[in-house]
Amino acid sequence: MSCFEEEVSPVVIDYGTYSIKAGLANQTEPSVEVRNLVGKSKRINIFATEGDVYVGNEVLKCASRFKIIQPIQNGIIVNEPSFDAITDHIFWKELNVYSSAQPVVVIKPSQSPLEEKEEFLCNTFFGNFDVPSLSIRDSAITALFSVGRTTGVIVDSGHAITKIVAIYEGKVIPESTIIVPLAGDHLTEHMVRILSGEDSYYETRAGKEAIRTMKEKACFLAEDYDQEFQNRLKEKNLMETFELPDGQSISVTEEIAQCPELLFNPSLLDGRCKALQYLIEDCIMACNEEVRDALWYNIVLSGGNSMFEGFGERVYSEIKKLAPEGTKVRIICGGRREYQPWKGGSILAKLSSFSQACITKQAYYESGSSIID
Ligand SMILES: Nc1ncnc2c1ncn2[C@@H]1O[C@H](COP(=O)(O)OP(=O)(O)OP(=O)(O)O)[C@@H](O)[C@H]1O
Repeated sequence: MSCFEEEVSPVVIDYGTYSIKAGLANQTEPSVEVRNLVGKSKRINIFATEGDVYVGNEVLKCASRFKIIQPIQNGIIVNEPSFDAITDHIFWKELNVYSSAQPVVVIKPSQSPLEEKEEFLCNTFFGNFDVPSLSIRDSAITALFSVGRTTGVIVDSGHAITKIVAIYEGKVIPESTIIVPLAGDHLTEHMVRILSGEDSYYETRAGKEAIRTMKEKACFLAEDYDQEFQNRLKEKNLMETFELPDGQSISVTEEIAQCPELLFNPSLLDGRCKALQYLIEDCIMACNEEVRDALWYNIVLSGGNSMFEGFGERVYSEIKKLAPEGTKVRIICGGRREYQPWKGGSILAKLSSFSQACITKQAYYESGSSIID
């Protein structure tokens, strides 16, 4: 008798502060992106059960009806029941798979304290979702892996934080890690502050969403900020007009270059951290001299906030000025950089050695948390 069974592809889930990206490892990109939002109805509904929660993009459609919770804040899981609600939604509603039949790769939130959260993740995935095996991965390492490297500096600028870390032969160099609270959400809020003088609509949740969309479409990084303005002023094409979802239109001028400029010139905001180029330099200089050349030559951009037009060119021109003379500098920019940690996780899941990198449910319950490396 012959028996044929389709091979089960692992599920890869990348938990971010802006959104959770998920999909089967045999796909090239995540098939699902769910906003990091859980909504509980404000109105008392006699038919409501405890499980009556709304998740992700659904919450935004009628945000005013919900008490909104963000289970991940600043790269840390802060609300465990809501984290479960999002994960449940991803398995059942979005991916439509049985969690008990799928090995799972979890790319953990970027600031999660190590041991504590890994134990929580094991208890959640084995206990609540009955997954057969689990691999917990660091987003910086998988982002580097996604561009075919195991040594380099990851510059991961997402929604709540920017994290810069050096990785050598697949291992994080802990003393090189730098995390600053300046990323996509701060840039959106900066835009909101500038524009809300004109219209209080921008301060509402819907208004902020509209500004975020406009920011993503319109903003760009000048290679030389001051020069760019002189050129544009001469061409008199500094003004751009955008249609917002509510039908209104908005005109923006220098804000479209000034907004992402904050990353390279944070004194424009409140100087809350050093400029990105100096943070990259500090990260590399915190590492042993022997590995620095490999790091200057493998600076990898990751995260949605690095998707501004001109971002790679600007990092290159700033880093060229800072690197020791004669050092070769290279900036590696993949395509959809917000998906880079997920993609690296999916590549790992396809390796023949993948099953050895997983913790099985049975081993976890036999050995307890000591099995987590
Ligand atoms: N094309 C774009 N241009 C500029 N910014 C963008 C673009 N696309 C997405 N972003 C911004 O990137 C941020 C989301 O990035 P990403 O998905 O990498 O974050 P995350 O991994 O969920 O969050 P974190 O890493 O902070 O936990 C948002 O603030 C969004 O506005």
